[in-house]
Amino acid sequence: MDPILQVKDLDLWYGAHQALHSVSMDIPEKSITAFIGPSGCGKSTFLKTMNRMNDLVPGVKITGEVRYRGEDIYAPGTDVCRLRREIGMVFQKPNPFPMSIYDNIAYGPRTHGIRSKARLDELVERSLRGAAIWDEVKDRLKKNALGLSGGQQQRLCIARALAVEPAVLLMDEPTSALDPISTSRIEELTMELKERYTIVIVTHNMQQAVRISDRTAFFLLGELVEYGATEQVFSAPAEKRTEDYITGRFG
Ligand SMILES: Nc1ncnc2c1ncn2[C@@H]1O[C@H](COP(=O)(O)OP(=O)(O)OP(=O)(O)O)[C@@H](O)[C@H]1O
Repeated sequence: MDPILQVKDLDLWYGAHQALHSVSMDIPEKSITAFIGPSGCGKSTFLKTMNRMNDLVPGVKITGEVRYRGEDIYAPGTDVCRLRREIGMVFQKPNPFPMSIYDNIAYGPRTHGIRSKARLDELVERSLRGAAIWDEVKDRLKKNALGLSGGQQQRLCIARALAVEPAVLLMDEPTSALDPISTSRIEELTMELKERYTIVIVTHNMQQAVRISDRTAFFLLGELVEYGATEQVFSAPAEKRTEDYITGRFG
């Protein structure tokens, strides 16, 4: 099967600072790919190139190629709204909108023109179920989402991302603000989601990468040092720099 995302020779500058150096990577469909590496090595930057979130940063320059289902997403004429609907994102800190649980989920579908209450009800339930939070919130859908716990808020944000029916979910350290129980719920959920979605996750937690990911990419100073099956990267890294990092010798 062709990879769902194919990146070739990607360079990225923030002004004069080059944050990514000739990164190439193929990401297979319906799998979990983890990005690891020390702080500032470019993991989040690289993640955000995949749905053009960096376009929002002034002074960014990007060269190289990112293909989603074979199409160059940086080609002129790309519909960035459609791209971000297909490739959704979940951030480090849960960021629900200050509105009801129901409206948080219905927001995206409404902006895409869905008005029917029955259809929205169905989408809200399906998305909340998909993010393993339905049972906890089904009796309080009209309550403000900010009243949920941090872990619940993060699952709500995952549900919100699922509501527009994406193919890929980019997750930027989605558990780093959560307690261990909420973390393990999100990890379980992520593993369930890969049946239907392609997941790319940035994590500082190497055990998390080992527990949930199929493939791992190790970044250092804006360079992709090693990328392979998670088991191989952690048990028999090909590169000395990977080995030094995973054994805690630096970073
Ligand atoms: N909006 C920005 N403007 C300028 N420089 C930036 C911006 N965002 C990131 N950088 C720089 O780009 C480099 C890569 O940052 P990035 O956030 O991608 O790293 P990271 O590996 O995700 O780090 P962390 O693990 O700490 O989140 C860093 O040197 C950072 O300072």
